[in-house]
Order: sequence, then structure tokens, then C-alpha cells
Amino acid sequence: MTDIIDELEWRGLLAQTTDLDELRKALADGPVTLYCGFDPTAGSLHVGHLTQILTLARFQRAGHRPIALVGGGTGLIGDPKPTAERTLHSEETVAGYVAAIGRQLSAFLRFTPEGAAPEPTDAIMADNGEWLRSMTAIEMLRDVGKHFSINQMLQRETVKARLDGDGMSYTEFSYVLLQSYDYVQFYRRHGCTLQIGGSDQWGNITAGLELIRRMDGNEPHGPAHALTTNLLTKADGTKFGKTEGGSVWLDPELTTPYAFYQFWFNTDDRDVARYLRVFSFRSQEEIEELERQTEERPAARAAQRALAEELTSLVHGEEECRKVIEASQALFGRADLSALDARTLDAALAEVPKAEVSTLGDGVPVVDLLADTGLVPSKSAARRAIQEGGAYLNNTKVTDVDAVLGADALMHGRYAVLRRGKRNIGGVVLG
Ligand SMILES: N[C@@H](Cc1ccc(O)cc1)C(=O)O
Repeated sequence: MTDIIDELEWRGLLAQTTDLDELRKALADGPVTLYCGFDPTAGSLHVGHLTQILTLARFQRAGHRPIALVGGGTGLIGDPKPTAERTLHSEETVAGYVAAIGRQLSAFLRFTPEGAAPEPTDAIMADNGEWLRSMTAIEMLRDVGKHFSINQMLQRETVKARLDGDGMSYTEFSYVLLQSYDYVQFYRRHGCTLQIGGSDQWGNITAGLELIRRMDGNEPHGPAHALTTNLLTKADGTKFGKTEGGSVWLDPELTTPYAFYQFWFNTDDRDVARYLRVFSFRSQEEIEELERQTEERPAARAAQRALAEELTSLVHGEEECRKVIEASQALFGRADLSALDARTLDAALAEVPKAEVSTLGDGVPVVDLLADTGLVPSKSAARRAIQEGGAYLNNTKVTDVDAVLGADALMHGRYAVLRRGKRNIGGVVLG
């Protein structure tokens, strides 16, 4: 791989750029300072944000300097969606989101370690609330607004879609001015000459380039650049990053590491090669080898396992990732269930059908529990499963059709694991 642009191209990430030869030249000439902005629309980032975050990290590894921007100012306004107006959150709410997202972002980039001398590629963290909140209305309208043409703004796809729909507030209509002004700030403060974003950000980013030209005459750092990445598609046509339970968040309180791992592990065979290219730091050779394995032995899910392990380790740490893997092995009888801590067991069981019991009394018949979880369609089917030797309680084969679950068999005082055959897991939870 000769340069970062070739690499992004190979990864299928490159959607649009400003003059590609110029950009390549700038990147070859030395560290380029680039930025990507993240608006605090929730208390956590989700897997959809990883494309941008990891692209920033790739630029850093390739010898450039990334700026991660949290939109503490723009998040109070809201980047217009083509569908409908956003609801404004209170300033306190947004402040909480800003802090949480800043913490998450900082884990993916290398900053100057405390006490160490700064390196030219050390990352910078910024919050546009710093300059946007103190800007006056007069400054905004005179110094920034004067450079924007309403005629051009009305041509933007999002604006047109909203004009054809329920309309758009002046608040959201003005959003592009703020993002453009951010780019000017970074150009001035840090010599930032590249902004990256998802393909939906092309308009906002190029508006910033134009503002740098109009306000600063592209001096002293020369013309700035834009680079957008492709929206990630799924072979089945559904939206990437969603499960039945909603978005897949990076915050372990919102999406457990177990569910996070499963999300990646369940990647469709038709998508997994592309996802490895987008999300993995493995080498081209390693990824191509995994692609081959998917073609030859899709059932082994080697590529999915590699993807799930790498991302779970990256986001939640190796220790959590190890626990998650142990938990799924334990559920399927390949490791000791009793070694699992309560939190991991709870997270693992959150993903499977469960029977909730309020009291065990003298013991609840296993036949009832098998039927309650839905692992078998009825109690008579449950009896048959036991007679055939295909029913397990806490990984031990149930041999007696009249067996009961008693308090002594509960793990951490409230959990038990049922299994029908090799693969179907159900949980019992007391409480
Ligand atoms: N508008 C971007 C976030 C952003 C905010 C400020 C910026 O300067 C840049 C980007 C988004 O919605 O994803």
C-alpha cells in the first residue's frame, strides 16, 4: 500500500474528495492536520460512528494529526436530516452528552502522554462550544452569514427535501454556517487542511472550504480539502448498526459487551469481507486470507470471529472480550459455567429466551421451564427431549423427566442455563 488514499480506496471507504492529486501531494508532503466532527445527539456514540473514528485513527497511524471535534455548539442547533426537524435538548443534557462522547473518542486516538514532549501527530480534542457559544449574533450574520448565498443553500438536497415536506426551522437552516466556521477556526488555530465525514457531510464540508477561501483567501496554509466516506450498506438492505434492540452503542451500559460481540459475530457472510476492510486494522494480506476462508468454509465464521474479537477488544478492552468469549463458550457447554461472573452471565442470558420465575418453592419442574422458555413447543415435547438425552440444565444432561430446579442449582443465587440439543440456549432467572 503506497499511501493512505490508496489504503482508504482499497478499504472501500472513499466516496468523494476534492482534487485527489492535490490531496495526495499534501499528504505525501508531511503531516496533514485533519478533523472530523461528532455531534452529541445521544449519551454515547454507536457503531455507525466507528467508520469515521477509525478513519481518523488510520490517518494518525499513517503519520498525520487528527482532531476529534465534539459539537458542544452545533449539537445545540442540530444538523438537518432530510426527513424531519430534530427536537432540541436542554443545554444540561447536551453538556452531559459532550462529556461522554469526548471520553469515548479519546480512547481511539493517541494523545500526548502526560509529561511527555508533544509529537507532530499527537491528536487534538476540541469542542466547538468554545467559539460558537461566545460568538455574537452580529458577528455570525456579518462575518460568516455574508459569505453564504441563500440561493445556493436552497439547492442542497436536504433543504429541498424538507421544503417539499414539513419545512425547516431557521435554526437548522443555519447549521451549515456553524460547521463551516469550525473549519475556519481549525485552519487558523492548527493549520487544519482536511475535513472528513460521512458522504452526507459533503455539502457541509465543502461549504467550509469555500468559507476558508472567502474569509482567509486560503492563506497561509493553501486550499483546504474535503474527503467523505461511503455509507455502509448491508446485503439484506436493512440499515447498518441496528438490531431488534435498537442501535448498537459503544457504551457498555447501553449495549453489553456480549451483545456488542454478537452483533459483529452475526455479520452476514456477504458483508463480512467489506466490514473487515472498513473496521479492522489487520493487514491487507490477513484480511484477504479471511475473505478466502469465508468463501471456502463460511460455516466456520472465521472472518466474523476475527471481526468480533478485534472490535470488542478495541472498544471494551481485551479483558472484557475474553469474558464474552468465555461466556458464549460456557453457554454452549464448552467451558465451565460456574466461572462466569454475574454481570457476564446476565448479559449473555439477555440475548436468549428466558423463563422468569418468582419463587422456586420445592423446585420447579425442568419440563415446565423448557416449555416456558420456548426451547420446546410443549411440556410433552420437553419430556421427549429429556428421554432422548437432548436436554441440559447448567450443561449437565437431564436424565429424569421429573427433575426439578432447586435453589442449590442456581448460579449467583438467581440464574440457571437450559439447553436443548447442541445449540439452543434458554435462561432461567429468579426474581
Ligand atoms: N454535522 C456533523 C457533525 C459535525 C459538527 C461540527 C463540525 O465542525 C463538523 C461535523 C454530523 O452531523 O455528523
